Amino acid sequence: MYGNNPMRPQEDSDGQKLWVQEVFYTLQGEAIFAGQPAVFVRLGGCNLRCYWCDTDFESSTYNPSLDELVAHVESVRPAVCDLIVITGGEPLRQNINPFVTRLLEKGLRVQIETSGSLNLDLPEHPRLFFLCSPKTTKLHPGIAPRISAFKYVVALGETDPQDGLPVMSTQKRDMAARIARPVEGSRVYVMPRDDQDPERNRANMQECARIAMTFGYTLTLQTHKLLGIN
Ligand SMILES: C[S@@+](CC[C@H](N)C(=O)[O-])C[C@H]1O[C@@H](n2cnc3c(N)ncnc32)[C@H](O)[C@@H]1O
Ligand SMILES: Nc1nc2[nH]cc(C(=O)O)c2c(=O)[nH]1
Ligand code: SF4
Ligand SMILES: [Mg+2]
Repeated sequence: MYGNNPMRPQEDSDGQKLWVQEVFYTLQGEAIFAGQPAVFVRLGGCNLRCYWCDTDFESSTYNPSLDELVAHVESVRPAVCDLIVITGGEPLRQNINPFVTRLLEKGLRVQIETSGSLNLDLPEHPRLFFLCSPKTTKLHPGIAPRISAFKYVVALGETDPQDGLPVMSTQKRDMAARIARPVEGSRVYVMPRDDQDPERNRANMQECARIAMTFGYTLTLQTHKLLGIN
């Protein structure tokens, strides 16, 4: 959250109540399901503090029960949409197992946006997808084998010329840190970092395109920002 959020530990709860920042119907803007209608459930709190984080996840007092949250999702989800994206903050910080299980039982697809720094016992299911955007030098060993695809946030001048992936800390500006590399054989997306400056953003976008073409990664933009939607 713009680099000024408390770093909150993983919770040990029964998952029957969750701290939710917002629930909204939109188009998935990034990576594997980009362009697809999706209901986003943004959870509160994060265990990390990326100085360039573009999201508010600390300003909500909404703590719905499981039934209330599922009803809320269904109230904003048209029949044409079967994709639920759970993000945050860091969604694996809370026990989302009962919530994910309910969504899968409804026949929905569930995609989780995670930094890969925490693990959580979640069902093995063909309609459950983990998109990992690494922020730390190591991934949690429990989550690494579950990751469907990797999405690296890239800024010009902050990548390794050998593989085009980040070598600067996400937590402390101007500090070197070799961000965890993808699991062998995984799909890799590169996404330009939004530095809140049109010049720099353009440079990051062009660097992303160069890296994708050099190393065979897939470029993804933050399409929702181009569209001016949430
Ligand atoms: C706000 S995070 C929440 C999920 C999880 N904590 C994570 O980092 O993947 C959602 C996505 O936004 C990306 N993101 C955050 N700030 C960004 C920025 N300034 N520019 C581009 N992507 C950003 C993250 O890398 C992540 O892929
Ligand atoms: N439309 C839209 N797509 C997204 N994909 C990942 C997002 C996130 O913040 O996790 C996000 C988001 O915030 N909005
Ligand atoms: S891990 Fe994700 S939510 Fe947490 S500060 Fe970093 S980008 Fe923001
Ligand atoms: Mg976002």
